[in-house]
Amino acid sequence: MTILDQIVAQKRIEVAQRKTETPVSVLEQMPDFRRVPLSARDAIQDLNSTGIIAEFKRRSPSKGVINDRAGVAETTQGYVRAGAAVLSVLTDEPFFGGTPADLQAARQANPSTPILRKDFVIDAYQLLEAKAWGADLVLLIAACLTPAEVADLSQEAQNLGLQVLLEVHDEHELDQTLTHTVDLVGVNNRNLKTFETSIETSLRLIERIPDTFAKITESGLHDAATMRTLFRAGFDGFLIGEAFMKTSDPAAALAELVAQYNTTPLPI
Ligand SMILES: O=P(O)(O)OC[C@@H](O)[C@@H](O)c1c[nH]c2ccccc12
Repeated sequence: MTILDQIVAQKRIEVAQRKTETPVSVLEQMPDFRRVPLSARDAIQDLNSTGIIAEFKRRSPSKGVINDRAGVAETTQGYVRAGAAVLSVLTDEPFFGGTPADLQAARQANPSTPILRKDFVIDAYQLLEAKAWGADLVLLIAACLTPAEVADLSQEAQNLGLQVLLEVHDEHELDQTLTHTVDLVGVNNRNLKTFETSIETSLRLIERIPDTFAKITESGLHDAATMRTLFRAGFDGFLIGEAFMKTSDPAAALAELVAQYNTTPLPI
């Protein structure tokens, strides 16, 4: 059983429980349910954007505890001040130490920045939660969904006004699951079996992503030269968590990376 299988098995139990605790009618009455979501895609493709999706992540299965001291409101506001185009907030508790309250706090603290609900979405109920908690977009991970599930969930998200970031790890996932109801395609550089990251994955898959989607490279990114290489290859955005969160001042780490990026020339 891979770690992803374990996470998904746990998630099914969690979602079943949440559904009984909080009926859909309660989610629909939460104030943010009626909020008009912001466009992450526009924020990333804006010419003046850094393209950075800055992630709030306390821990992960691969790294253990990354940061158990940072506050979510302060950190995400710092990210935005330092140039983050979009925020990503983990809401999975068992494996990543995130909570729904983290997402809600990030929303309150950052009214005009798009926020990704970072979780393992396997059920349309979680899209309603995302909307009620103030998210603007959701992640769908091809590795844990069938093509039909990706199609259904992304259509449902679109009906709610939420954008979708579809995460893929290889050609097969991309070819099987990409559908027009997705807005952004993320290539995860992390091999979910070995946890190793390699930007070769992004450089290989970019060719196959049509230009109608915003293109995001995810995981293991920490230096401006690599980001320039990926930008040159066609990526619009960069999803970065650990490189910021492992420092004592995540926002300062983001500001430093942006400063380096702006003075790093494009590779030939
Ligand atoms: O912390 P990193 O290596 O910068 O990676 C961020 C993000 O890509 C990673 O957290 C991630 C990518 N896909 C996921 C799916 C679930 C949870 C986490 C993730």
